[in-house]
Amino acid sequence: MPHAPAHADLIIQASWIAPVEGPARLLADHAIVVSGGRIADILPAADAERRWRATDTVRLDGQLLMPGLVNIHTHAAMNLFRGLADDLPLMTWLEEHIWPAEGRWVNEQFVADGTRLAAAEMIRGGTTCFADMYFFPDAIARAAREAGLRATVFCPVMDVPTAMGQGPDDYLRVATQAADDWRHDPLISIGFGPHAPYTVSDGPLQRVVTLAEELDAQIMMHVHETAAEVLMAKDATGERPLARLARLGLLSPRLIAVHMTQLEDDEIELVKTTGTHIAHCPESNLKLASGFCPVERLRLAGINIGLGTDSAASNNDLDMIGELRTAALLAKGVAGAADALPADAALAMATLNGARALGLDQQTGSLVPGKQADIIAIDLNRLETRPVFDPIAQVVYAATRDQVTHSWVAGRCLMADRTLQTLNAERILRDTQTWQEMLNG
Ligand SMILES: CSC[C@H]1O[C@@H](n2cnc3c(O)ncnc32)[C@H](O)[C@@H]1O
Ligand SMILES: [Zn+2]
Repeated sequence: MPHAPAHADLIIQASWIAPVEGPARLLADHAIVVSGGRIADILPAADAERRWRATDTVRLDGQLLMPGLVNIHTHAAMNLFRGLADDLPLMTWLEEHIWPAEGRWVNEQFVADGTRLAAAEMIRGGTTCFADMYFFPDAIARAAREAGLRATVFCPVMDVPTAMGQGPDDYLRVATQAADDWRHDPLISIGFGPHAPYTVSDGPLQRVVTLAEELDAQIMMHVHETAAEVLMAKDATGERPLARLARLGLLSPRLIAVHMTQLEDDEIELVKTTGTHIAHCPESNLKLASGFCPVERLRLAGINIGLGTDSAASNNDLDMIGELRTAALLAKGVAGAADALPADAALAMATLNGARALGLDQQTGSLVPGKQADIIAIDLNRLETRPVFDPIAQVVYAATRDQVTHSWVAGRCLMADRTLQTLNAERILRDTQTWQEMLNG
C-alpha cells in the first residue's frame, strides 16, 4: 500500500545538486525537501512528487543547488570604505588611511548601514553565512538578523582606544555582554576577535583564551599577514608571532588564524597538531601584496582551511564565487602544480570547511538531511557556462556571482530570481549615497 505523502514547507527541484558532503559528489534531477527550516530529504525529483506535498515548490531547470557559501573572514561595515584607499601595502593602508577614517566615521549607525550594504552584496553573491570582525558587534548582529543571514560576530579586542571602548577591559565587557545577549539566537554566534599580534598584548590575549573557553566561543585573529609583521616581532622580541600565540595558549581548534602567508615547516606542523583553522583571503593578500598562503601544503598536511574575502576596502568586493576561482588558480600557481586545490576541494573550502572553522558544521556548509536548509541555486544555463560537463568545475572556473538566482537560510528565502526578499535595495542605495557624500566632505 503506498503511503500518503508527508507534508513539507518547500521542495526545490533542480538539474543538479552538489551536496559537498556524503556519498554522492553530484546528483542529477533531484529535489531537496525542506521542513521546519531543515533539509528533510534529498531524493530523485520524480519520487519527491509522490512522497511529499509541499506548501511551495520551486523548479530550477538548468540550475545547480549547492550549500550557501561561507565567508569566514570579513569586516562587513567596511563596504562603506570601498575604494577609499587602493594600491597600498597593508601598514600604509591601515595606518595612513583606514584607521584615521575609522577614527573619524565609525559609530553604530555606520556599522548598521555598512553591514546592511555588505549583507545585500553577500546575498546577491550566494553567501549564506559570514564571519565578521568589526566594531559595535550588536549593530552587526542586528543587521545580519534583518538580512536573514547566518553570522558569527567576532568582537574586536585591541590595546588601543576606539569609538567602541578605551581598551581591553571595555572590549572584553562588550564581547561577553554580546555573547549573553545573542546566546539563544539560532542564526547568530558571538566570538572573540583580537585584532593582530602587533595590536594586542599578552594579558588581554590570555583573558581571551579563558573567556572563549568559558563561553564556548571561537577566536579570530589576523596572524602572519605579511613578512614585515613577522620580522618586526622577531626583531623586537626574538620571537615569531605564531610562537608567541602558542606560548599564550591561543593555538587550538578555537582559533581561526587569518591570512597566514608566512609559515615555516615547523609552524605548519604546529598549526596541524593544535587543530588551528586557517582563513585564506587570497584577493586581499594579492591586492595588498601581503604574500601567499601555502594553501596546498597546508591542505595536504590535513589543516582545515576556510575562505574569506576580507573587507571590501582591501578586496574590493565580497564575491565568494570570484574568491573561489582566485583561490583555486592561485594555489596552482603557488604550488607549481595544476592539480593543486582541485575544484571539489576549492568548493569544500568555500562551504563545509568554513562552517567547520566556525564550529557550525553540524548546522550548515553541506546539503545533508538534518542540516539547516542553507542553500543557493546557480543558473548554469547561460552562454558563459555552457556546455556543462561538470557543474562543480563550472562554478569554480567559469560562473560569476550574477548567476546566483536563489538563496535560502534555514529554509527562509533571502533572494528569489535575483530579487532580495529581506532587504530593501533602494533604501540601502540611498543610505550608501548619504555616507558617500559625508565621507567626501
Ligand atoms: C578589530 S578588527 C577590525 C580592524 O581590522 C582592520 N583590518 C581590516 N583589514 C585588515 C587586515 O587585512 N589586516 C589587519 N587589519 C585589518 C580594520 O580596519 C579594523 O580596524
Ligand atoms: Zn581582516
